[in-house]
Amino acid sequence: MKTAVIQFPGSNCDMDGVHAAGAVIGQQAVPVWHTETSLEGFDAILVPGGFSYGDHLRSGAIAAHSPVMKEVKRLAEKGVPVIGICNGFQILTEAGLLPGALGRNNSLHFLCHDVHLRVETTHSPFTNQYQKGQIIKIPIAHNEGSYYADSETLNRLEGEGLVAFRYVTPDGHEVLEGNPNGALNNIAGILNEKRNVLGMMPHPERYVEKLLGNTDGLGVFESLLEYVAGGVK
Ligand SMILES: NC(=O)CC[C@H](N)C(=O)O
Repeated sequence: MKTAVIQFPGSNCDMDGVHAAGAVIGQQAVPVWHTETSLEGFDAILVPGGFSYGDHLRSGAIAAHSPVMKEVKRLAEKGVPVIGICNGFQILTEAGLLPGALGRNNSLHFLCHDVHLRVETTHSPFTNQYQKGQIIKIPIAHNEGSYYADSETLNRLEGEGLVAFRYVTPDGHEVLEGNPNGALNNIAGILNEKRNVLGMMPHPERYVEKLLGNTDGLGVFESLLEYVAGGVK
C-alpha cells in the first residue's frame, strides 16, 4: 500500500502519519507538499493534523483551497480511501468532502489528553479490523473539535451508520453530556456517504506502537491495509 500524506504549511502530525501508515505496518507512505496536483499511483490519502496556515480564519479553511485538495476530491470521488485526522478532519469538512463543521471546544481551551471512543461501525476501510462496539483509548489535541451539523445531516449520519467513532466513558457508556469538546451526538469521527472518506478528531497515529504506550490506533492503519489489499468487500 502506498499512502500520500499531505503536508501544508503548519502541519505537525505529518511525519507521525508517514510513520504509522508506513514503517509501522511495513508499507510505503510518502509526504506530499500541498502544491502537488497529481496523486496518481497512491492507494490511500492521509490528511494529517496540525495548524495549517496557523488556523487563521478557521482551522482548515485556507488549506481546503490548496491545489492538492482538488486532486484529493477527484480521487475520493473515484473511491480512493481518504482519512483526515484532527486538522485533516477540519480540512475535509471545509473542502466539502465531509458534512458539518468543527467549532471551538465548548471550554474554549486547547485540549490534549486521552479519550475513550466506541467503534460504531466496522463497515469502512478504516475500521474493519476493530470489533463493533469496541472501546479504544486515543489522544485528542485540539482547539476546534466540537462537531456540528444541522439536524437533518445528523439524522442522516445516524440513520446510515456513518458515525464511525463516538466519545464514551471508559466503560463504554455513551457520554450524554460533558464530552470533551461539546460535539453533537458525542461524534468523534464520521464517514462520507460512500464510506471511503473518514474524518476524526482523535489521533490514532499517536497510539500505534507499544513504545508509545498504547496500540489502540493501529487498527485504523491495519484496516486500511486490509481494504487496499482487497481483503474487505
Ligand atoms: N492536532 C491538530 O490537528 C490540531 C487541529 C487544530 N489546529 C485545532 O487546534 O483544532
